[in-house]
Order: sequence, then structure tokens, then C-alpha cells
Amino acid sequence: MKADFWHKRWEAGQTGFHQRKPNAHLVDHVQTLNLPKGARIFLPLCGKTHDIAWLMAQGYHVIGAELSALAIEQLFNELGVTPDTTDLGKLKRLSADSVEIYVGDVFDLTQDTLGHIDATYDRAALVALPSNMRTQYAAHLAKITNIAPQLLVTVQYDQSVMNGPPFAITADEVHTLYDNIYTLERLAHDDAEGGLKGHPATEEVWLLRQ
Ligand SMILES: C[S@@+](CC[C@H](N)C(=O)[O-])C[C@H]1O[C@@H](n2cnc3c(N)ncnc32)[C@H](O)[C@@H]1O
Repeated sequence: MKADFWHKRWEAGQTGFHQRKPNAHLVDHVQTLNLPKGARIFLPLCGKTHDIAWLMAQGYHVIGAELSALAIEQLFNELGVTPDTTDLGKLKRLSADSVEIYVGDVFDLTQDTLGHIDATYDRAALVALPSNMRTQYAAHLAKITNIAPQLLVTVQYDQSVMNGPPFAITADEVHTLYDNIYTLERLAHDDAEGGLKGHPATEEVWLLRQ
């Protein structure tokens, strides 16, 4: 997916991936990350997800990365806070209270810029990327977070009946992407409520730890 694809989606309000409430898998499984209050959680490709506000309310510090400045403008409006903006060249950092968002391409984000990360939460990020970007993304994510533990939500459906995003990611692919970096535990494998765009689908939740 090119950046333009996502900018157009946000400009047109075609954001069917945006959920109206915190993700149920996050709520059910965040405790498996065993994080103390104040821990720094990274959300790659974060959009304006309500998971951000929910994690902040649990006492965590949330760090996000998102291409769309429009999405992040809407996020801060909905959070009801005015962020401070820092220009970092290819990226901008918008921060307020216990949230900071890097606006730009996640591949331009470095470990130095991001700082210490206690855990990563990936919902609709890996699955938003076409297969030719996923290997690079998985390695980049592990690198910039210094192999922080990760809660990962994936979706599976018959890829021949529909194009992504979201792209179907099999358990085998999760192993191929991450076995060389993490120990993997599949925490859940559930039918996706209502399917995906009219097609049966399942969701999996993975815990990735060193
Ligand atoms: C499917 S949405 C998921 C958003 C969010 N995780 C959620 O659960 O609602 C994928 C998001 O990734 C953003 N995105 C796509 N490619 C990106 C990239 N290379 N760097 C940063 N953000 C990107 C898009 O603008 C979009 O908001």
C-alpha cells in the first residue's frame, strides 16, 4: 500500500477498520504483558483508535506511529487535548499528557527517536501491509522497540474471495515472521464477530516474548 492509499482513505472517511470502542482482544489480553503502571506501550500504524484512550486510562504511556496527520488531528480532538508539536525532519511528534504520536512513515522511526518501549500492541497494523512489506515491517518493529514483548492481533479469511487490506495472515506466516526473534504463544483463535465484509473470518491473538 502506498502512503497515498491511506491518505485518501482518511480524507474520504473510509475508515471501516476504526472500531467504536476499545478492542476486545486488547481488553482481554493486555494483562499477559504484565506491565506496571507508567509502562510505555507502542502502537504502530495507530490511526485514531480508542485503544489509545483506553490504555492511557489504565495508567500506561502510549506511543503511536501514524502516516495520516488528519487521523492524528482527529485523535487529539477526541482526546480533548492540544498537543505540543516537534518537527523531527521526516516525522513530527505530537505529544500531550501520557500520549505521543509520531506522524509519518513508521519506517522512518528509529530506536533512538522512539526511546525505551516496554511493549508493542499491533492491531490492524501487520494485517494492513501487503506481503512484500511484512518481513521488513516485522524486523523493523523488533529493532526499534529493542525486541519489546508484543501483543499481536491477526485476521484470517479466504484471501481468494477478497483483496486486503486487511490481509489474511496465517499462523504459519506469524511463525515465519517472528520465530527468529521471539517465542510465540497463541492466546486466542476466535470467529470474528459478524465476519469480515460479509465473509467468514477468524481472529488470532499472539503473545510474542523473548
Ligand atoms: C488498518 S488501519 C489501523 C489503525 C489502528 N491500528 C486501528 O486499530 O484502528 C492502518 C493505519 O496505518 C496507517 N499506515 C499505513 N502505512 C503506514 C506507515 N508506513 N507508517 C505509519 N502509518 C501507516 C494508515 O494511515 C492507517 O491509519
